[in-house]
Amino acid sequence: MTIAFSHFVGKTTMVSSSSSPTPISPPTPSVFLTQEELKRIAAFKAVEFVKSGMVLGLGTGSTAKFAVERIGELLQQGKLKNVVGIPTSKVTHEQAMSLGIPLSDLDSHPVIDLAIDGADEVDPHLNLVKGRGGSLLREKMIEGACRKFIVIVDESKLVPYLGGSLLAMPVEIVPFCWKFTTERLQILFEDSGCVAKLRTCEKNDEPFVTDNGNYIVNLYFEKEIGDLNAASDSILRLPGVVEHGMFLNMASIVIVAGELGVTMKEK
Ligand SMILES: O=C[C@H](O)[C@H](O)[C@H](O)COP(=O)(O)O
Repeated sequence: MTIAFSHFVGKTTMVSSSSSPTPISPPTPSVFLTQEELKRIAAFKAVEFVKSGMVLGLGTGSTAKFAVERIGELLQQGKLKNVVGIPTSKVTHEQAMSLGIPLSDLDSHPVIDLAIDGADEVDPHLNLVKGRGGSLLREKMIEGACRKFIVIVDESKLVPYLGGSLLAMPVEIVPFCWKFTTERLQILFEDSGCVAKLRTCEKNDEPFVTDNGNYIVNLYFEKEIGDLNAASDSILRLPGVVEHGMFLNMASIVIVAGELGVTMKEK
């Protein structure tokens, strides 16, 4: 059984075996699935788009890891051949290496056929918040260089507007004078009731350091941000900012796994 998510603006497709691009089928959703199972279902469905010979962007996080695992499995079974993975983080690099997925980088493969990754928030226009795991910079570079970007989420990630989960919107900044940059970010969005906080590690309260040696500032919004492109431009204009976690107009397809089915929204 499948359901349509009224959340999305535009075309939403029910997923069934007949709409699959390849004969590989994920487990069939039913009630009482855990969030982990939903993530796995969305990931399996996305991997059906992978074909032999592709250059693949390999995402980061608890959902993307299922896609990487599946790609590794299909390679080992000989059902996929000659794929090259471009990992979006050191963690994914390690996972892919352990699965024997051949790896490369953007310098050698500046055009990527397909990237698959999770997201922290998905709005009705398929804009995303990403980077709550701290990997936003490499993800944006790699996913910005791909022909097709498939986002995989469980239904808890759907929000009416970006920032709507009231959880963090990450911004990667250089460590130099981080307090100054954090304050500038908060002031930038004071009309939206923004609170900006440096991300720290739970175990020792030290600043969280990204794969690129930078810090992350978490932005929390009380009200809707408004014009997302204007917000993006203003953040990126601040000296000290490296990148932010809004992925605007980048997703080609969003696959959502919910208790009652899987839906696929295409741009
Ligand atoms: O930095 C982390 C990435 O952007 C993740 O893809 C994102 O946080 C979603 O992760 P998860 O699938 O674990 O919720």
